[in-house]
Order: sequence, then C-alpha cells, then structure tokens
Amino acid sequence: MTQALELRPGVLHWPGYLDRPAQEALAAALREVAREAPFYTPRMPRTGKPFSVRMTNCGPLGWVSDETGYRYQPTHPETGRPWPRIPAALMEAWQALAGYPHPPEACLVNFYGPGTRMGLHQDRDEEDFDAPVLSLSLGDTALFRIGGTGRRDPTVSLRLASGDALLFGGPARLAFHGIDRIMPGTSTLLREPGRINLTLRRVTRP
Ligand SMILES: O=C(O)CCC(=O)C(=O)O
Ligand SMILES: [Fe+2]
Repeated sequence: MTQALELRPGVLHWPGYLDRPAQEALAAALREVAREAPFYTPRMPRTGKPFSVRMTNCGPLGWVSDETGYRYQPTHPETGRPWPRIPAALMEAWQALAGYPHPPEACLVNFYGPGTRMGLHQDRDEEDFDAPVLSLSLGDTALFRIGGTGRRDPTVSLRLASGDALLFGGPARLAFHGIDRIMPGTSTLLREPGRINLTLRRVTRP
C-alpha cells in the first residue's frame, strides 16, 4: 500500500491507492451500479436550482438533495428502487483505511463533467461523526480544497488524481471542503471526459 500523507490532523491522502487494473475494475463495477441506479441531477434545498454534479448512490442508504432538503434515504429519488450494493472493492478499501469497526452504509457517487465544481461545504447529514468519510477518485484530476471546521478557516489545496484515496475524520470530520475544478484530459480511465468521486459514509450510530 502507498504511504499516507497527513495534510493536517485527521486528513490523510494516499496517492495512487488503487492501481490501474483496480481502477478499471472499479469503473466497471460503477457502470453496473449506474445501470441499476441511474445518475440524476440533484437540486438545491428551497430554490430547486440544479447541481452541476450528477449523482447516484450504492449501499443501504443514499444521500439525496431536492427542494425539501438534504437527507439519506433507502431508495433512488427517481426510480423509487433500493440502491444497489456497495461493490466489494469499496468495502475492502473502507476496511483497510477507515480505522472504524463498523461498515459504511452509504456510498455517494458524484460525476463531474468538464467545467463542474462543488462549493465549500461540510458533510454533516450523518448521525455518526465518529466515523470518517473515505473518498476515492477516478478519471480526471480534481483540484480539491479542505479547510477547518469554520467556513472562513484557511484552506489547503491538493490534486486528487485517478486512484487516489482521501480520508477525513477525527478533528477534521466536519472540515469544510470542495472541488474548485476538474482538469480536462488528465486521465484516460473513463469513457467520457470527467471525474467520478465516491464517498463512503457511516450514517447511523452503530
Ligand atoms: O468530489 C470530491 O472529491 C468531494 C465530494 C464531496 O465532498 C461530497 O460528495 O460531499
Ligand atoms: Fe463533501
């Protein structure tokens, strides 16, 4: 396994955690996920403004957003069907990296097309903040930014490339983070230009 870099307390980065064959296998597993649970366009609470990022989920619960707010739910908001299972390779990554004895319950799958971004936010819709959030990236490199638990705290930027793993937990569990931009043409992994990010989350208290 590659060595983790600790960017600040509670934020760990494993560049190239998944090698190319593992990335290809995971991309194929995600195409299966997306066949059962198609990517959809979430909307902002209240305003209903569409996100530029498209999303789906796997696991017993999935994170969704629409006019009524952010929440976790067991079914896809458009098909009404249960989310597909979390691929085994992701469960293994959680076991290897999360340092948390209970399995993740949700895996949010984000698709960033060229030109999309994600504003600074906290992941705080979970009941269990003792568990970290584990992120894996596939496809084009992203410029990721992470700060402290205050919106105006100073931030650090890093590139998340295909195969990279990133964990934030402990003192950084509620750190503000976001994606400033996607760098086109930086990966040949996916069939279309863009980036997939997966975040594994524990939602309920065990
Ligand atoms: O795309 C990323 O690397 C981060 C995604 C994220 O912060 C989220 O889905 O909450
Ligand atoms: Fe997030």
